[in-house]
Amino acid sequence: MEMKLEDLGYSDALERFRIEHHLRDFEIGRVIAEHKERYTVKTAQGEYDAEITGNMRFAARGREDYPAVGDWVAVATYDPDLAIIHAILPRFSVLKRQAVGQFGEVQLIATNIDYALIVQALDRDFNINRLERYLTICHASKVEPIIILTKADLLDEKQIKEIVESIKARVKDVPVIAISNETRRGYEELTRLIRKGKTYCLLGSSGVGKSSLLNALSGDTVMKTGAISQSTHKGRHVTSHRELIVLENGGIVIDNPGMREVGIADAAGGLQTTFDKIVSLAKGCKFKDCTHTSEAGCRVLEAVGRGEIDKAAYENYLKMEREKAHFTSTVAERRKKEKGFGKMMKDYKKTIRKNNL
Ligand SMILES: Nc1nc2c(ncn2[C@@H]2O[C@H](COP(=O)(O)OP(=O)(O)OP(=O)(O)O)[C@@H](O)[C@H]2O)c(=O)[nH]1
Ligand SMILES: [Zn+2]
Repeated sequence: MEMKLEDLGYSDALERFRIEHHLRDFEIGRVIAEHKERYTVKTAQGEYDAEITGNMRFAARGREDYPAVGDWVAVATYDPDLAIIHAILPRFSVLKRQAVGQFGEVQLIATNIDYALIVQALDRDFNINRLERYLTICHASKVEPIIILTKADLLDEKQIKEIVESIKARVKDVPVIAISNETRRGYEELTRLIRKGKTYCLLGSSGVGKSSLLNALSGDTVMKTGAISQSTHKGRHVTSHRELIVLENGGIVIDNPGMREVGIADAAGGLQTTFDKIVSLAKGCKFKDCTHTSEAGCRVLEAVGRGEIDKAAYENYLKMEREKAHFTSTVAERRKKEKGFGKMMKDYKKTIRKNNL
């Protein structure tokens, strides 16, 4: 089935960029899946198995110079379903996190995302601290969060209300929707928030009901990437799940692997939005370098004491600040090391030249 790039979220701004940067000879596509430096790219013509050019690989200085799910790329296509990625078009948002177990390494979750659907299950998975971490990532990435609480059918209305209220008390200005994939409770409220041409990304641990939600939402989808190519592109992609779907109302949803651990990448500003109140109070602390843990004249501690700031939110804030500080220092250290290595190479080459080796 043929579809327009606009249906996948392509914009006039991107098209202008393509023309200005002499990418007219290339086709444009969107990266819908990634498996170890191989990408699935969807264009107006179909789906392609893609790799980047050698030049791109050579010039890449870090993870962010490689394509990620959600990217718009300029590709040259080859029959029947192979493509080479020549350029990544500018990203308007980048959802990223610290890679699990590798401090200082950033992992891209997805790019060009408008809204993140943060999914937690009301029964076992539910955890407000983790929720705040996801929110921090969203705020730092300029992605609008929407909180979705699944499995509402397993609780009674009173319990659901309590949880929703407790979240709303700590998180301002973010929609919180309790749904059930069994009874479809809350679906109407949710679909009302989904807009044509906007890209949504599902975030949440394994088992919270992301696939069930996606399946239900896509009941009458315009396009199912997993199901598309089978007749012509036999066996090329083994798509065990749908990676990008366009909903009936025009919203674009990208599924993402479960995020077991949520780390904070360079979330400068992210913490601030989530913990607005703490941050603005902190400005009034007696000491400039107040750690808000034991100091006299600490406005934050005072507010916690008065019960104005939730104790758990306060502790979560301190924990994330510590993590951020650690992350920033490991990145700084690595940069220093790289610089040192660069200088060593220069000196080495100089010596070789001088001695005509
Ligand atoms: N009772 C109830 N069960 C649900 C609901 N949503 C999903 N489940 C069940 O929860 C289990 C996990 O659901 P999935 O949709 O596979 O969860 P997921 O988030 O996609 O998990 P991963 O694919 O591992 O990331 C399945 O057994 C579902 O049937 C719900 O709203 N209510
Ligand atoms: Zn303080």
